[in-house]
Amino acid sequence: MTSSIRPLVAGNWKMNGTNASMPELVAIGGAFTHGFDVPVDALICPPATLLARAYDVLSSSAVRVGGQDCATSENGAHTGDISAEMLKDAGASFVIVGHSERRIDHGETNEVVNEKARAAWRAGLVAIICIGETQSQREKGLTLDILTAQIEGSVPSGATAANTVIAYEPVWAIGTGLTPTIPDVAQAHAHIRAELVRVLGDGANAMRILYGGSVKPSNAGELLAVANVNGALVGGASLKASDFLGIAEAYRQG
Ligand SMILES: O=C[C@H](O)COP(=O)(O)O
Repeated sequence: MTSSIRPLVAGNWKMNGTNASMPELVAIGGAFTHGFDVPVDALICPPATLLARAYDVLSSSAVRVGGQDCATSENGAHTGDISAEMLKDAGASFVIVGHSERRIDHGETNEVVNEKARAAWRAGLVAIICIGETQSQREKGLTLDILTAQIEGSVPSGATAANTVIAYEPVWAIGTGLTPTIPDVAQAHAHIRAELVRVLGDGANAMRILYGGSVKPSNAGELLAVANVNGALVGGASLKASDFLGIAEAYRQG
């Protein structure tokens, strides 16, 4: 893990977590405050109901909090939606946009994801833009084409290493315990890097590209050591402090 890009280990709690989950956040924040000497940035994206409370718990630590989605508008008559500005107000520094569960469950297109990324920037949040192929797309040999199309469609011009993180999540690897082979991860991440540079310019060489999909402490070491993998977007294993910290341990040096 010799990349000069500081890695980011991000937890996405999805539709999980209640007030009873707060001890896990206390444990994560406590570890980063007291002796968890690993050169990695850490982020937890709890459900919106817990965001302000998570911020209260974690704001004195190095751990940041983020949203899992945002609306495109700043405010207004959009029942049930939460704007990027509201996430920022609750303490968020990041927001995930275009997660495959949003694309599938809510029909979000590349165009919508692109608009949400720009909404995130408008509020001063870093956008974590998710891309990744489905099982059937992979079986048809379309993985790299899909990644190119998602980059061209979902990543706005103006994306920089400071305002954007890309998360590569093969849809079939999410929550299944399945992961791509290491050569497949390397190929996908190298392709994403090359396409980001083609579309955005050389500055994209510094952009973080996270891997997501069934990351756990036992496989983090080999997945996160792959070239152009600059951290992880972790679902299930981020719900337990010990697992989340176990994944971040992959970056321990010496
Ligand atoms: O956002 C996180 C990803 O969808 C990965 O989820 P997972 O770690 O439960 O497979």
